[in-house]
Formats: sequence, C-alpha cells, structure tokens
Amino acid sequence: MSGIDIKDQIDALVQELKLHNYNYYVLAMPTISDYDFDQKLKQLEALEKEYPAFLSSDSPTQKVGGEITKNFTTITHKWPMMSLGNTYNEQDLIDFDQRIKKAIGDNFEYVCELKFDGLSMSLTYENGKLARAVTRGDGTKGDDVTANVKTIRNIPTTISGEKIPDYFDIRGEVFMHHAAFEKLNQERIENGEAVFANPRNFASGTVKMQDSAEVAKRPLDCFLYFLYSDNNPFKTHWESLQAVKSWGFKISEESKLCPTIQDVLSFIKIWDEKRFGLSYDIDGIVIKVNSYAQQQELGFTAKSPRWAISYKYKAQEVETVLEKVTYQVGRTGAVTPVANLKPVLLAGTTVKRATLHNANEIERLDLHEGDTVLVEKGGEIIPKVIQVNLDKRLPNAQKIAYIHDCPECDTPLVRTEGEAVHYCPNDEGCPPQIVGRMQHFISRKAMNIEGIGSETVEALYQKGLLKHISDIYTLKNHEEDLKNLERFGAKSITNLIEGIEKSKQMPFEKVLFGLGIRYVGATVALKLAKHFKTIDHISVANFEELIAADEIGERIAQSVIEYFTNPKHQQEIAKLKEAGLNFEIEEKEVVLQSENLSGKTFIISGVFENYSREQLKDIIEANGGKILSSISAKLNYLVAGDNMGPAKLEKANKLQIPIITEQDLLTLIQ
Ligand SMILES: NC(=O)c1ccc[n+]([C@@H]2O[C@H](COP(=O)([O-])OP(=O)(O)OC[C@H]3O[C@@H](n4cnc5c(N)ncnc54)[C@H](O)[C@@H]3O)[C@@H](O)[C@H]2O)c1
Ligand SMILES: [Zn+2]
Repeated sequence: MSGIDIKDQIDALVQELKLHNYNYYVLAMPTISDYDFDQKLKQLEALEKEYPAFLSSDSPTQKVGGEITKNFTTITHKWPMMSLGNTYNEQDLIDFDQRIKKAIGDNFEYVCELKFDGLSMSLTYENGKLARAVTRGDGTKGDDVTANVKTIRNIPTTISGEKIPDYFDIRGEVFMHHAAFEKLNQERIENGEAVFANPRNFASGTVKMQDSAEVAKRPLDCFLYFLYSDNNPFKTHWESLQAVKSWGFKISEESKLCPTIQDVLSFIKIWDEKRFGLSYDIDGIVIKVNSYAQQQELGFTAKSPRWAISYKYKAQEVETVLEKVTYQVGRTGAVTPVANLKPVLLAGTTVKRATLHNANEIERLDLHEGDTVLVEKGGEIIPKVIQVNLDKRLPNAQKIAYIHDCPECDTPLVRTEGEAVHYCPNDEGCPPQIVGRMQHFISRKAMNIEGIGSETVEALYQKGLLKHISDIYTLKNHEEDLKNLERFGAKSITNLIEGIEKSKQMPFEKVLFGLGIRYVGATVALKLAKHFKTIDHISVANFEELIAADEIGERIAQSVIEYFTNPKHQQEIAKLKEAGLNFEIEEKEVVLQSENLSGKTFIISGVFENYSREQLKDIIEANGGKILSSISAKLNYLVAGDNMGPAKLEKANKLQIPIITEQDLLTLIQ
C-alpha cells in the first residue's frame, strides 16, 4: 500500500470514529456496538503505530471521546479525567501483566473492580463539603452539574472522618438501577415520550438536564472508585477505598485484592456469570495496580493510565427466529410492536419476546417474515433485536408491513407527520384504551385510590359497570352488582367505596394528570395547574397562552387543545365536577407579613441552597411582591439559584434586570 493509501485509510477511520463518539457521548444514540467501535479503534491504533508520521494529536486514539456542552459552566479538571485501555480477551491481560512486571518487578498486587456502566463524575470536596460535581467532558474540562448531582442520595454533601484532606477530588460512576429504568421508561411510553435505550443513556441524559427538580425525580446512584489529592494520606488504592467508605461515600462491596493475574482471571470468570444478578449494569472489570508509588512509576499514555486496564464483556447475544410481530395498544392509544421469538436461552433466562419500539425500528432492521435475528440482553428485562442475519433470510420472505388497523378495535391507525408512534384514534371504543385510562386514573401517582386495583377495573369494565372515569364515582349506586363480582366481599366493597370517596380530596394537579391527556405527565400537569389555576382556564387557553406557561412546548399545547375541544371530554369533566373533584388549585391564603416588596415583581429560577422555589415564592408574596410568569422589561428582579437555564440568564442580561441571590432577597424584606 502506498503512503497516500495509508493516509486515506487513517483519515477515514479517524472521521468515522469521531462520528461514533459524537453519536455516543453527545446524542446518546450510538449506531454501532461497543465491540465494533473498540475493534475499529484498535485498528486505527495499530496503523498509527506502524506509520507514526500520520498520527495527529486530535486522533480518537489520543483523546477522551466526550465533549463539554454550552448548557453548563465549564470547569477545568485539576487532575485530567482519563479513559482506560480495554480488551476483550485474556491474552491481552497476560501481556498487560508481563509489561508491568518488566517495568516494576514481581512485587505488586492488583485491585479488581466492577466496571459500572454509567457516566463518570468528578466530585471536589473542600473542607469536608461538596464544592463541585463535574462531568468528564473532553477529559480536560467538563460541565458543572453540581445542582443535579446534589439530588443523588448516596453522594454526601458533607463528610466527616479521619485523614480527610482539605481539598480532594473523588471520582465515580453515576448510574441508574434496572428497576428505576424500567419504571421510568414505561411511564415515558405511556406519556408518548421517547424511550431511552438503556440505563446508561438514561443516567447520562438525566445528569445533563437543566431542571434539577426533574433530576430529583429520577433516582440515580453512584459508586466511588478513585481518590485524588495533592497530599493523599494513603499508600495504596485499596486503603483509600476503605477510608472513603468510612467518610460516608458509597463504594462497591464487590472489589477484591488480587495478588496475581491468575486471581484476576478467576474474578473475571466469576463475574461473567454473576453480573446478571446485579441490580445495575456493568460492562466489564477494571484492573488497577494497587500501590500509588508503583502507579506513579508506570505513568500514563496520552489517554489512559498504564497501571490500569479494563476487561470488557461482550454483550450477551443470541440468534433466534422471528415467529411473528404482534402489537400492543396502550392507554393513550399508542401502538407498540413486539417481536415474538422462538424461545431461546439468553443470559440465564428464556427469551420469547423483544421490543421493537415503533415502525421506524422495523424499518431500520428491514425486518422480514421468518427472519433470523440477533437478540441482545443488556441490563433490561426486555431484550432488544439488534440486527437481522441476512444470510439466513428465507427466499421470497415478505417484508414486515406495519399494521394499518388497530388490533383491538379495527379502527384505522393514525400517525402524525414526523412522529414515530402510530395511534389508534378510537379512544371511546378501544378496550385497552378505556381500561388503561381508568387504571391510570386510579394509579398511585394520579388519584391513588385505595380499595381498587387494575384487575378490579378490568373486571368492572367486563361487567359493563365502568366505561368512563366518571363511572368510578357512581359505583356506590351499584352495590348489588358489586356483590356479584368474584372474590369481592362486603369488606372489599366498603373499602372500594371509601377509597373512591376519599379521592375527591385529591388536589387539582393529580386530577389533571389522572385525566390522561397525551403528553401531560405528572410534572406538566402541575405546571399547568399552577399557571392557569383552574380547569376552566386551561380548557379555553389558546396555543399562545399555553406555550407561554413554564415548560409547556408546542406538542403539549396542541394536545391540550385537542383534548378540550372534544365535546365528550367536556361532558366527562362536567360529570367529574358534579361528583365533587377538585378542579381548581388550592391557593394558600397569603397572610401579609410586610409591604416591603409591594409593587415589585420577581421571577425565581434555578436551585437554591436554603429554600425551595415554592418557599421563596411564598416569602415574596407574603411581603407584598408579585411573581411574573416570564422575563420581560416589566420585571424588577430575577432571583437566581444554581443551574439556571442559560436562555433565561441571557434574556435577563439583555434587559438589564438585576439578578439577586436568595440572601439578597432576604435583605430586601428586612
Ligand atoms: N458504540 C459506539 O458508537 C461508541 C462510541 C464511543 C465510545 N463507545 C464505548 O465507550 C468506550 C470508551 O469510553 P471511555 O473512554 O469512557 O472508556 P471506558 O468506558 O472503556 O472506560 C473508562 C471509564 O470506565 C468507567 N468506570 C466504570 N467503573 C470503573 C471503575 N471501577 N474504575 C474506574 N473506572 C470505571 C469510568 O467512567 C471511566 O471513565 C469505548 O471503549 C466503547 O466501548 C462506544
Ligand atoms: Zn383501537
């Protein structure tokens, strides 16, 4: 091959890998597997080694793949956040061990740790207090996500114990447990929102959100695994792990001291099986030389330490045959295709079904009838179809055509231009929608009605006793019919009727969420309720008025308008009003404490140290001030906490509006 050919080949690989890095780190939507990515990276590394003249300093082999964003303050890491060399085979580990022995002799130990599959985080503590939390970013600089990280329960904001350096960084992995992932993703499907492909993407997307109150609702966790300090009081990594645990940090209990590479290999073998029993994802094992002095001797390459390496497990994949595609209809009418597979054993369980998400996914896979497909199981309970084995495609196999009509009620499906999901529009007559809507209404996050469960709703629907949400409130007139229900005794009936009565006390925002308006999740319902105060105001609001409310976008606004223009929905609301449900937000009566802020207007934004936004609002109103809904020239003060959206800040600066802290506000009212 000529030099020009080699250079072209290297350039092409560099460009391709940069694109994959962007897809993976910035968009959180990789288009190739980690294994294939790592193989390409190794190929590039080998070429650059052989032809060093073509190695450029911004090659993906020389740099960490992530980026910083414009949404957060940029912080330079005191100690760069590096990557780890990786391998998928044992021989490379034996070679790694040989290299280390050559450099530092035989007298050393390894620490083996699980390689948590989340996103790395650097926490800085000053005088025992969490000062900053910063993402890895490009390795040199990262995003300041302190406010979001403070919502993670297992990360202490103050620590105490022995030998705590005045200033140190501690690094770890932020991740989401499977159970939380499944639950939140399910809620997203039901609200018609895009789903996350895996817990890692969900965790990474969450940490980078602008609204910390939203972050707080998505349970994240964190294992810590590196301590950095100018005056590190410990001699080994292992010792530091035990110490940080005593200071209040969460470390993994699965880490192990391994004197030889043979011990390392058996640790890897054990966890190859055992990892499927964990409540979170790992993608491999990290092997670190224990002694700090020896770590220093070994040093670093441009991108990673020479004293550590990761062994990565290949994703668990298996081939099987697609038997048929079936379709599920959810409560909002969203139709989800499901691949029914020839049962096959994968990662310890028998897999029969896999999600296909939507029509785009079927198109992406170019799925044909009877195809042999590759199925992968990550941490999720429901596995995914990764690709089709084209060599095994049957001759004359028909392409899978997405259904035109609802599998439950035969109504032609609709799909809005540009949207991924098909819907069944027959919300009044499609059984899973009718039942799903009522099940949603009674659910814990909505009206939380005790004494009635999902199965009871289904049974009452079958008996013709429930069809609309409002029918729930007339059940008390049907005691005789209720008695005829199987396994439904007098006690159950009393509980049910009491539970229903009690639900009339639920606040307006829960009722609004319970109605199941598409895209109106619990948070959106609360924002709408606060902004418009009553259902009557919401139902007559036009598009401009809706999008003027905090966090209400065009898609939500459109959906709210569609909902309220339907006369059937209006009738339903009238009945629920008659039943005595809350359709107005309960305004706390403002007891004026002073007139110090009278005539002054405020907007509160961000996350605060001492008060919640709600409390600050009460303080302002109690002193005669008024809260505005958006920044305009009329605004007197912007009360800003951590992590305020950059757009707001820019607008306030442009209009030269004074930006004050919570302390400034307290001074104003004294
Ligand atoms: N599929 C794609 O398109 C694509 C694109 C880019 C990157 N990737 C994947 O990401 C990898 C590169 O990511 P990377 O640079 O973060 O490397 P890495 O994920 O292979 O290893 C480094 C990271 O491991 C994490 N880690 C977890 N547990 C740890 C522990 N106990 N101790 C130390 N670190 C621990 C840390 O976050 C650290 O930053 C690639 O190898 C590839 O598999 C895939
Ligand atoms: Zn239908």
